[in-house]
Amino acid sequence: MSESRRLYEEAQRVLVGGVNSPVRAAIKPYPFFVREGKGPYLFTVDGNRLIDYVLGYGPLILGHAPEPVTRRVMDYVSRGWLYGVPTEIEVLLAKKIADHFPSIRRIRFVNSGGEAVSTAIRLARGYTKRKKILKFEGCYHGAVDYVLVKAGSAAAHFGVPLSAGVPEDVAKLTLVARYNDLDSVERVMRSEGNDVAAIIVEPIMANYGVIPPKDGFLRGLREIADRYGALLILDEVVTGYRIGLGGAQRYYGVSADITTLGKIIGGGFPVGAVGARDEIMDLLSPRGPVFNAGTFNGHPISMVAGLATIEVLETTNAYENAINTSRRLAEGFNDIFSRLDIDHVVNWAPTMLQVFFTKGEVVDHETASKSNTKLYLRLHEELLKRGVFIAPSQFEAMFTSSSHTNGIIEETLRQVEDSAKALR
Ligand SMILES: Cc1ncc(COP(=O)(O)O)c(C=O)c1O
Ligand SMILES: N[C@H](C=O)CCC(=O)O
Repeated sequence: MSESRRLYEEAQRVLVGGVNSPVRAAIKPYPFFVREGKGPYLFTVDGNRLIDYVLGYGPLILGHAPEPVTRRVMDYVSRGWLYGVPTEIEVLLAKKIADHFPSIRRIRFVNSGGEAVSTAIRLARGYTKRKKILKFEGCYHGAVDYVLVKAGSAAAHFGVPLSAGVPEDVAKLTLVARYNDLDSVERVMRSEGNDVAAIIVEPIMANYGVIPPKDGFLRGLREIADRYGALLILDEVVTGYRIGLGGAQRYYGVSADITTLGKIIGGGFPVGAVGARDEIMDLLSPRGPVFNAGTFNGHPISMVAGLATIEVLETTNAYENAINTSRRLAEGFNDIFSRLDIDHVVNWAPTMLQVFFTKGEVVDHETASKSNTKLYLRLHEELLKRGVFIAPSQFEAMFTSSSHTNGIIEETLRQVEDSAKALR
């Protein structure tokens, strides 16, 4: 019996489903257990080396254990790591983010993307004095009651469009429109717009595979939100610092009222952040009546790792590497599946991509759902056998990091070719 299998059997006795987040249980017949990660590689307890395109579901844009981040964390840890009072490092990271995101003047650090989203929604409700939220089918914003309606990611993979335990009275405050379809937004807003506190969107949908916004979609949302007096929340938990400094809002030239961040700004340690202009943020406790608090908010180790990561992104060619390799990977997937005459679509955005086994374009949850998800899972399994780890779910993304060299991409593509042949 492999060591991973033994550990999984043990894990199932004490952890629900043997895991702590459901997508991890999507690896069949059982998830592999990791001994360590270095650069683009994971090393399993079974002695396998895997090229990693999951990267902790996005945070590790520099790869595993990059030297500048490791050094800063190790230095910091010897000074203790939790004080219950502020540290300079929180201020430095907040200033850095405010420099990169003009729509953000003040920040509150929390511990996860989901917490950031729930704080952002509470703020939007406090600011507008309205109750409803408009989200998009297939977008995922964390395991948060207000947005667990027709969500992507593991909620889509395991078929949970409405989570049990979310009171109907809460779910009915969440309205749903179709991503990349401004008419569907207009329709909802025409009948309910005066009750809508915020439109929340992933600027690039990254939890239903990867689905970039069509030209004008995000600007259209900005215009509709303004017209109805609702706030626009850009959930940049994935895209913030992945698409580039300034996130998707800089890349697509659209400004958010409230931005949520997570993942990369903690350098792979737990983190979330909500940011906006002063007038909105000053509603938050202790200044205002909208409550937020957290024992671990602004955790020094997450702050130091996030700051070190962003400094590397600012001062090296890390983005150039990660963007070029993601592009080459997308082209390679396309070439291989075209040559083998397998219907497919590859969607790409800087440093992220996903392959869908379908004809035509993938622009929303419906077109993505036409993908042959079983074939995708077989691809994941064939690649895993050959030392390449892509997400075990169609409704996740592939990510590259600055540690993925051209050589590693070419090695990956050789394995993709062999895997694709095995699919026929
Ligand atoms: C766009 C987006 N928002 C929010 C979240 C929630 O973040 P976390 O898992 O850190 O709670 C995620 C990922 O889980 C995400 O992809
Ligand atoms: N899609 C999720 C976050 O982006 C995946 C992480 C998880 O739920 O464990």
